[in-house]
Amino acid sequence: MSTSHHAPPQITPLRETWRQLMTSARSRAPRLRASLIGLAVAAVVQGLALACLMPLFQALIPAADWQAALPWLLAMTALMLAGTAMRWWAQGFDYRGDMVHNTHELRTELGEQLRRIPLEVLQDKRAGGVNATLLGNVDETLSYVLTIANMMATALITPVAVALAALWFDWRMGLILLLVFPLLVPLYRWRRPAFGRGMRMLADANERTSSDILEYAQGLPVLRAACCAGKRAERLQASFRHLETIQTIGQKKGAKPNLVLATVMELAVLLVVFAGALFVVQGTLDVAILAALMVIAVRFGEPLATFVLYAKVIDLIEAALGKINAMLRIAPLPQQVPAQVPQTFEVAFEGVRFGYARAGETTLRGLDVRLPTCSLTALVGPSGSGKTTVTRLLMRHADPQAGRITIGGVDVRAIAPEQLNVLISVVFQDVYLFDDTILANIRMARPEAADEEVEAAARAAHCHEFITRLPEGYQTRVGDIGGRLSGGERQRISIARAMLKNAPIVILDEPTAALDTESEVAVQAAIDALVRDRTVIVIAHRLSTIAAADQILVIDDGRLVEQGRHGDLLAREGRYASMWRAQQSAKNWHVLEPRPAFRVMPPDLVFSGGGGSGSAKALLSGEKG
Ligand SMILES: Nc1ncnc2c1ncn2[C@@H]1O[C@H](COP(=O)(O)OP(=O)(O)OP(=O)(O)O)[C@@H](O)[C@H]1O
Repeated sequence: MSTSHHAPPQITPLRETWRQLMTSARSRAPRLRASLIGLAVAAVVQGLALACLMPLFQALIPAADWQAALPWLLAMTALMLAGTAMRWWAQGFDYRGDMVHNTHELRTELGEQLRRIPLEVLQDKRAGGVNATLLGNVDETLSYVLTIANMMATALITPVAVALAALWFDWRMGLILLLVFPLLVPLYRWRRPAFGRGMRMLADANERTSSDILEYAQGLPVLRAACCAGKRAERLQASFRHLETIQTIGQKKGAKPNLVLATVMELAVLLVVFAGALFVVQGTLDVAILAALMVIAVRFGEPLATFVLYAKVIDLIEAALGKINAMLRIAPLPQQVPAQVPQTFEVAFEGVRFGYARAGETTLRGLDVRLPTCSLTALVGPSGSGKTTVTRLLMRHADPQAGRITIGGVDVRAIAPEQLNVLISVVFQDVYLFDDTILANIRMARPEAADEEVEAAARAAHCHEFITRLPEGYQTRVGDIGGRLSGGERQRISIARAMLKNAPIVILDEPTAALDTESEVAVQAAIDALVRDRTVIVIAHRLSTIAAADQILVIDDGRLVEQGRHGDLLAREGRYASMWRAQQSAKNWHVLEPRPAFRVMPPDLVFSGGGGSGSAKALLSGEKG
């Protein structure tokens, strides 16, 4: 999405733009179509009203004949009023609120589409890009459509209607008008590719800048800590400079041809007057017709000249429509019918092969494994070996290219997405809290849960105490206290969410890896309560934390290389045993000089004793044993 600024994008034909516009208008497409047709009709009626000037002037010049003039005066007034009424009705799409409803509907639908599109595809999109599409593109598209359509109709359709009517009074003048006014169309078409490209490049540059700003703002704490806020700011500056360059190119390329087009159109109007004057001198044209045409020509001069200037808004709309439609076109993962609901919760991977669409190589190379109901399975292995991918496939962020994944014997592709969501809870290492109250942040796991249920989940996740110590307890807004929640507290809130959700399958993605010992103990106690009587998958780098798992799967380069209990795997003296030994010896590494307090790896965080840390024992003790 954000990479397209490297290659100049293609231009969409106007017909396709119309189709995309109607798609974006969703349920309001018939009304938008009617409004646009209404504007075209109003433009024709306005043209006919102006054409009445010709017989009217004939009746008044040279000798004023009131009897002959009156009907034309009335006809002109009636047509003008009809045109205005029609335009009022058509513009009602904006002022009656259809446009606002439409933007809301489109935004909602794009929001829902975000939920439907495979997460693998979504991961490739930058947050700022998605934001730009949902906010900017939606507004750009729909807010300007009627204004631009009205302007185009006045600039193009009205003159053609006048020209056709002029044929009746003087075919030569009619013909000249017909040849001259539509000249705008080929001239505009000649300019359009450059305009369109410029607008798309501008839209891409805007999107890239929007993403960079968002990323910079969100990552500022990390960047400051890493002392590279300045370096990243340079990147942001580069993004601003890129935007400036694109805007400069757009101005340079757009402004001059615009002036040329405007001048050509003004000359064309002069040509009409010049030819008319010649015919009058020759005595072949009524001076009254020429006078009327001059009035009309002056009336058209401005819309014609400014049309080209405003035409770039069409390209802005088109660029926005392209982005919206591209998002709407992303197909969700196919759903097998009939949808089934698993009755038991053992998980099985059967011959699963998977490669990310973008990666071009296979990430999982044939995974066959069973995770019995209420068992705890640990995934271990080097970084990048595919552990997270295993859990992503279970959550159906993407589908494997071969093999299948089942829950209770039911292929996950046959489970409705909402149902699958109900079946699985995930606790990540990074906890995302929304800018809402603590209560709402926990309740989002099950929106219909009563306050008491939320509190019970919070108690079970060991967070009730610190929540009640907050200024407004459960009603405290996360945004107001932001950084005042420690990593461990945030983590426990996410565990409370999972508690409340009460899903039979739980995925733990290194939830304690980033915590200090004290927080870790509290979080482990919460996890211990969470994993009871559920099918659990833990991704772990610190082997001590999973030593008591029911089964440990050692993944290496997308393959299951070892499988078994901690003791068995140690006895096998294979991959796991060597990983274990490496971590065991690492626990005693110290940097003795020059800062005695600093260790390469804090031993009590990485390992705290033989067969597992106190907290790990908590995790795997109790009913799991
Ligand atoms: N969205 C993606 N698109 C393309 N490739 C990806 C994507 N996500 C992961 N990969 C690649 O797939 C491989 C496996 O990644 P995965 O995250 O499953 O590994 P992991 O074992 O969980 O690693 P870690 O322990 O570091 O979290 C890696 O080579 C990674 O670069």
